[in-house]
Formats: sequence, structure tokens, C-alpha cells
Amino acid sequence: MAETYLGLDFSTQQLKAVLTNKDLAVVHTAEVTYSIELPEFGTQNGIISHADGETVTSPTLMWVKAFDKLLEKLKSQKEVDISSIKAISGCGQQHGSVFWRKGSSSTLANLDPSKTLAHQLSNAFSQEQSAIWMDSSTNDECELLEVAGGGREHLVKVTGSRAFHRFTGAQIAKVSYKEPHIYHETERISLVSSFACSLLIGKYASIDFADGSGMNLLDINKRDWDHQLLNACGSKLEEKLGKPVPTSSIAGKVASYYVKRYGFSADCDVVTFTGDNPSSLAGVNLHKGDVAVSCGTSDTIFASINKPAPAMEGHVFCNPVEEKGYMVMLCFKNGSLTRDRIRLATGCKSWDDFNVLLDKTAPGNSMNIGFYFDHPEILPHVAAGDYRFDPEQGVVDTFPPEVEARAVIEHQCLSKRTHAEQLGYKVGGRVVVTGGASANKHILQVLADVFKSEVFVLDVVNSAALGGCFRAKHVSAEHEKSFGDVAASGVQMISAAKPHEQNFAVYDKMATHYTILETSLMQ
Ligand SMILES: Nc1ncnc2c1ncn2[C@@H]1O[C@H](COP(=O)(O)OP(=O)(O)O)[C@@H](O)[C@H]1O
Ligand SMILES: O=C(CO)[C@@H](O)[C@H](O)COP(=O)(O)O
Repeated sequence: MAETYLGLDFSTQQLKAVLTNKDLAVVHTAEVTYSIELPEFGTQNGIISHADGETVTSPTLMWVKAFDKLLEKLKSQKEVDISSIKAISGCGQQHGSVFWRKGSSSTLANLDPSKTLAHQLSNAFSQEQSAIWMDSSTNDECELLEVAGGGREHLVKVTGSRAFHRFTGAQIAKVSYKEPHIYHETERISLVSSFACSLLIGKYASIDFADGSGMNLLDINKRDWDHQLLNACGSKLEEKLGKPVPTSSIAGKVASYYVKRYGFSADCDVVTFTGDNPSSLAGVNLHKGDVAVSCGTSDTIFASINKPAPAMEGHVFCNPVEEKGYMVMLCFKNGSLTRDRIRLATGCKSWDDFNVLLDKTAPGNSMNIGFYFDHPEILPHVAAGDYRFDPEQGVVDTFPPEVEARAVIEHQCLSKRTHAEQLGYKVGGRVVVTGGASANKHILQVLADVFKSEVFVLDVVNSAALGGCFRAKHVSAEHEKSFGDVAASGVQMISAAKPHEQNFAVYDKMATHYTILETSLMQ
């Protein structure tokens, strides 16, 4: 009998699914794009940016409705045999929080297969809007966390990160102090990942160590909550969060709702969900020494490490596939949506048009440098806005379209390189690129030249959902093997761009200029 694995990714703009066969080769993909297929929620690209310029949310019920739609799509496909799915795992955008109203555990446990999830869960959330990773409204709460954590440096040592606006501890503290009635009406707080897993098992799923590391609440050395930090964020918070668990654990069997409504096997395992970046690390089967760059709504750069090396700017998370390992990551808020904006602003209807424009200028852009931030940036910590500098480093208001096109791509590549170098990274090793923009060879060539590295991509753009398939198989069927051995059969790495040596000196010089200008912007 056929055996398949399902991976899900509840990301910022879409809910995506990847189905593989037993050898982890992709047999089907599907997605639901929130702003297009669920316009009734009024989001732009899946998010709602509030008038204060800092608060960013997504409607929680939109994710539930997207899941209904995705399951209908899978059921309607002839090549998808839902009963053959042996195990499911997946991930969600990191840091976002879901507040479950008191009594919702019983709604989850008693789902009626004749009705949609959205219909039954319409009243299940004590907050209609989930704060997401793009939010930057928690300055006060970050200060509180750094005090409670014994100072910034100590917080970094314990949780792997200094206090960040988007991290869930600060977001929970904001609700508990500023909207205490909501906090008290809440029986459970999930991350987007554990919320998605809860939908599947019909009960509250635990937060895993890797995604839990993005909360400023987990002691990444002890792999347990830090009680002092929990107490600072809200009363009896541990009761609302539940105990964190290893990422490689089984959360339960799929709930009978899915067996009756969609034909899942009652024996289908659900493996604990994690954050989208940890899941991508699994999906590219990242080897030590390689770095991965994800170009999705956010851009991230991450690598697997053995021991945490605390740093003020980056994040250390528990590794999702190595019990004792860690991963290090940098996150840039203004990724694909900013690239999309500049593409449209330069008059390009498609990415092909944009690439033609990009090719009109030479690497180094004659030392014209731009910085483009639609939202307040995480790294560097700079306010929203576009900032342009001529070769003499004088401020200019505009660039011609062809200079602008290259400037946005070079800005984003230089930012990744210079910030990674500040954490000790040495350019020249293998770079694996994933996410929506990894389909663009012209962008990959700039990255290869800036990083002086050969750039590889997967044959599947959505490595985060694919990581769900790999982890599902590893944990449910082959846990006696190493994760790397199980995942190896599923990863087809393709060389997408080789660095051009003649551009190395140009980008070394540009990196120096870039850092000086960035420092001036931060001041
Ligand atoms: N050929 C391309 N060149 C550059 N960007 C692209 C291309 N194709 C898709 N994208 C970008 O991919 C983004 C979506 O990436 P994705 O990884 O799916 O995001 P997320 O997982 O955060 O929802 C879109 O905003 C779009 O701009
Ligand atoms: O905040 C972070 C990581 O710390 C983001 O990377 C989110 O996890 C969103 O991911 P995408 O939807 O952009 O993939």
C-alpha cells in the first residue's frame, strides 16, 4: 500500500502543503494565498498593518479558514490519496501568538465532521487578531524582560536572544499588562506552529524547543521555561503555555474529525510542529559549515552549530533535528514585500522585466547605495523609509529605475553578508537559498558575487513545508536513523549561481561603504 507524508507551512502570505511519497520525493503541492483567496479578512499579503505604524497582526480565524480550504483542495485532487498519509508535520511563521478562549479545549476535542473548522472555532479565540513577527509595538515590554532576565547580556545567555519586539514573551506581556481581561479569558497561548498542530490533533499541542526559542522565555541550555521570565510576562503563564517538548516528538494521532470528513487514516501520526526557519533547516538538510538564506516575506540567514555562541544581534535556537545541537539565525524584516514594492515602483510588471532592468547596471552599481525598509527594520535597527546615497556618500532623493533595481538587491545581499561577518561568518562556503525569491537566478547571482560563494537551490522552493515531510517520516517511521540519513533521499540540490571573481573587490569595497552608511543611519 502507498505511503505518503504531508508537510504544512502556515507562513505569512500563504498556507502551503507539500506531499511526498515514502522516498520523500514530492508528489503534490498546494497552497492557499490569504489575501487572494480569503479577501473577506481584509489583509494585504496576509497581514494587517495598524495605524500606529508599529502594530502588525493577522486574523487568527483566517488561518483556520485557510486550513479548511487547503484540505478541500487536497481532497479534490485525483493524485492525492489522503488515506495513504502516514504522518504529518509542519511549521508556522515564528513568534506569532494565538490566544485560545476559556472552554476552547472542549470545542477542539468535539469537532463535528459535518461542519468546517472555521464555523466551529469562530468563537474560540480571546483575541481576534494574532500579533505576528512583523510587530514592533513592544518597547516597554522588552525593557521589562531585559530587567527580569538580569540584564541584556544575561538574557542572551539564557534565551539565545536579547529582547526583541516580535518575540512572543514581550507580546504576551503586552496583553497581560495592557489588556488584562483578554489575558484572563485565555486558557492557552500557542505559537502559530503549535496552534496548527492543535487543529490537527484536536487538543492543545505543546510548543517545541526550536520555535519556543523565539519567545525570550525558554532557557535554551536547560530546554525548559525560565520561571523568572514567565512570571515577568504574566501570572500563571506556565499553565497557559504548557510544557515545552523536543521538536522530534509525536504530538498525537490525527483527530477523528479528519478521519471522518476527509478520509485520513485513524493511524496517521502528527509530529510536533516547529517554526518555519527551523523547519527550513530540516528541509534543506543543512550540513555543518553551510549557510542557508531564506528569501520569503522575511529574509533570514541561518546555520547549524554545536554550541550556542551568544550575540547581541542574532538569535540562537535549539536545533530542530539534533537533540543537543543549536542553530544560529539573523532575521531581516524587509524581504520580499520590499522587493515587490521596488519592482512595481520601477515600472516592472513581472520579475522578468525586473531582471532586464537589473542587467542594465554593473555589479557595484557605480557605488550608489540604497537602504529600503517598508517597516521598521530588525537588523539594522532603523526606522521605516528609503535612504539613498551617491558614490560620494551624499544623500539623494531618487535613483534612476535601473540604479534603484540593483540598489535594493545589493542592499539586501550586503546587509546579510556584513551582519553575518559581524557574527564571525567567513564568506566563501556553500550557500543554500530557499523561499519565493530563490526562483530568481539574477538575484542569486548578486548573492553569489557578494558572498563569493557558489549558490545552491532545491528543486522545491518551499523548504519549510518539505522539512515537515522529512521530520514526519523521521520521527514516525525511522527514528532509529539519524535525521540527515532519512532526509538525504529527499533533497535535490542544484547549483544555481557561481561567483564571478572579477566582482569580489567591488563588493569588498562596497561592504565597507555599506557599513559606514548603515552606522550613520542607526545614529
Ligand atoms: N521570480 C521571483 N523573483 C523574486 N521574488 C519572487 C519570485 N517569485 C516569487 N517571489 C517572491 O516570493 C514571495 C513569497 O515567498 P514565500 O517564501 O512563499 O513567502 P512566505 O513563506 O513568507 O509566505 C513573494 O512576496 C514574491 O515577491
Ligand atoms: O521573524 C522571523 C524569524 O525570526 C520570520 O522569519 C518569520 O518566521 C516569518 O517567516 P516568513 O513567513 O517570512 O518565512
